[in-house]
Amino acid sequence: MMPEAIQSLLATLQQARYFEDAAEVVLRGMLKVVEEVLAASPYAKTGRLLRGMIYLRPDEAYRGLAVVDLSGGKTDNAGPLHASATAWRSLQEHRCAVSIDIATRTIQPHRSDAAHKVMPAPPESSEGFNSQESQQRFLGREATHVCVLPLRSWAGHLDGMVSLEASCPASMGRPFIWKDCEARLQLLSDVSAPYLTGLAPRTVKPTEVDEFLPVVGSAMGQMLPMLRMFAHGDETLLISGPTGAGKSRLARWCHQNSPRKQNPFEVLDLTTVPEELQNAEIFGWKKGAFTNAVRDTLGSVARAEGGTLFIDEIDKLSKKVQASLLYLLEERTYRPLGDDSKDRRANVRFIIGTNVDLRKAVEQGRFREDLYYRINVLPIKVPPLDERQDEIPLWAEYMVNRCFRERMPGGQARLAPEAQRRLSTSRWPGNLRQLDNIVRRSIMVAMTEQTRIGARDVSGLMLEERHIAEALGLDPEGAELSTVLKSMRTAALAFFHEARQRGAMDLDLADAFRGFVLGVASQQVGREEAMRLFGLDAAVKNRNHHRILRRELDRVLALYEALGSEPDSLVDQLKPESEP
Ligand SMILES: Nc1ncnc2c1ncn2[C@@H]1O[C@H](COP(=O)(O)OP(=O)(O)OP(=O)(O)O)[C@@H](O)[C@H]1O
Repeated sequence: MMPEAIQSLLATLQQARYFEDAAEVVLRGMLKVVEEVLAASPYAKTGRLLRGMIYLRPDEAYRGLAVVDLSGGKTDNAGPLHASATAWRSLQEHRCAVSIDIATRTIQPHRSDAAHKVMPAPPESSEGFNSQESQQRFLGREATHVCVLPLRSWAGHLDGMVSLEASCPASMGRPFIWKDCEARLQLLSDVSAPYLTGLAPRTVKPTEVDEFLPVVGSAMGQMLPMLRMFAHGDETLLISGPTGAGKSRLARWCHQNSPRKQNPFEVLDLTTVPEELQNAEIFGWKKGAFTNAVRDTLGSVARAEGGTLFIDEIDKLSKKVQASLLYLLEERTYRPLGDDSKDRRANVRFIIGTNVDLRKAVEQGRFREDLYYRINVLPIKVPPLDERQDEIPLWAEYMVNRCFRERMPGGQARLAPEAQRRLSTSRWPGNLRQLDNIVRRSIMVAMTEQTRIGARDVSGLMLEERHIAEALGLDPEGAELSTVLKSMRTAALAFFHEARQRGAMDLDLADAFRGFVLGVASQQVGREEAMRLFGLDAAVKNRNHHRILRRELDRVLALYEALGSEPDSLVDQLKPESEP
């Protein structure tokens, strides 16, 4: 390829602001190369280029997808433009271009040592293209020949792939032109990879929000076009992300945005199903299948018939049931427990949720590799809330209103600017779930305050920073732990380490904390004020406080003694006045 052509491409890429802009330039360049080669080939009259696609897939999750379609809109009826899972797997394995003959379902890596070796996808393999379903998908969009190239970063990392599709029934089962363009295509892919991977996808504002995706910030906005496309299809979707980030709601959103939306949406949360019941829960059972099986019972697959089944926390699946699920995903058939008749067909779209790194689970031998590849067709990663900073005030506003209206239908709640700032600057390790909890708690705090001061108009509520602060202080997970809680945790940890070192320690010794509080407070503000601060002034008035002090002193002394420390000035603060 002419260096000027590369230079001109680079100059255009430097101007690109978004991934989609850069991808379009690259794809048009690649399609032009293929068109030239096709025109000079024996298939000049019978072959036709259909489209090019770039899938950005760093870290095992889709981040961007761009399409240049030359087929005259024929793809509209052909369903979503999913990539071949087999091709991706092959790229991971060989790190080189791959060509696929759809009719014969063969896939050929263009590596020098594999150059002339045509490999049929092994029948027992879990690779996506292996299935008839994938073949139909490609044929449905007229593709007979596909070339897939790796998108490699400088460090050699596989960041995505370029997929080019052509229609040439005349060359079915015979080598197509891909090998003749491969070197030029790979060069284009390699020089443009840093631009494609470095640019963020364009953020899309949703035309309408709904209860399943009421807030779309820039991170989710970048994923939205892809999500829409994936939602529309039937391929298994894998949604990963930390707990509470909104994976279940997103799964529901995908269902609502799919042609299956009139049919059931079933959720199977595997954390709630003991291992020995997983099979029964998924596939159902016939009466008499086991001791307590008193009637035929549908499993979640049957309940989701025609619709979507969201299986959450997939890593909790036992190895035995992993094998059954793999069979179901590949064959689309299953049998309830105790059913000896024929297999049942499952017309279900599967969405899988996980908050662990399944790749690692595979490496550790906890998760079947073939199942991993089978469910990893359309992987989506939901980022933690702390990485979606721009969404926090929007979510907070949405949750405040939703929660207040549950209690006060038709009411209107607002967040004061300071309250919003406080929420935005807090950390959210528990993600949306934690934010929702804090919002609910803050509303309770604010409504209790309204009642206390006898507010007349309770149909409106302004959440102030103090309400948020109180709710945060009550949060055991601590979006922002109060200093007291932090220090108590530190002290508890020290106590625990001491016990570990000694082998054992009486937990009652921890009761000394009360005495420490009274002791340091007395040191700071004097005993009388300290007693008042902690609500003991009545005891002082009744001259009853000596008993209280004595009890606390004994507890503190017990701890000093257990630790082999000499009493010090803190202990003196607790001694009744008469004692030396
Ligand atoms: N669309 C939404 N509307 C209102 N609240 C939401 C929404 N999405 C998430 N939340 C809040 O976040 C919580 C967690 O959401 P979700 O159950 O979807 O997360 P998850 O990632 O599936 O969590 P886990 O991994 O624990 O199953 C919900 O219970 C709710 O409080």
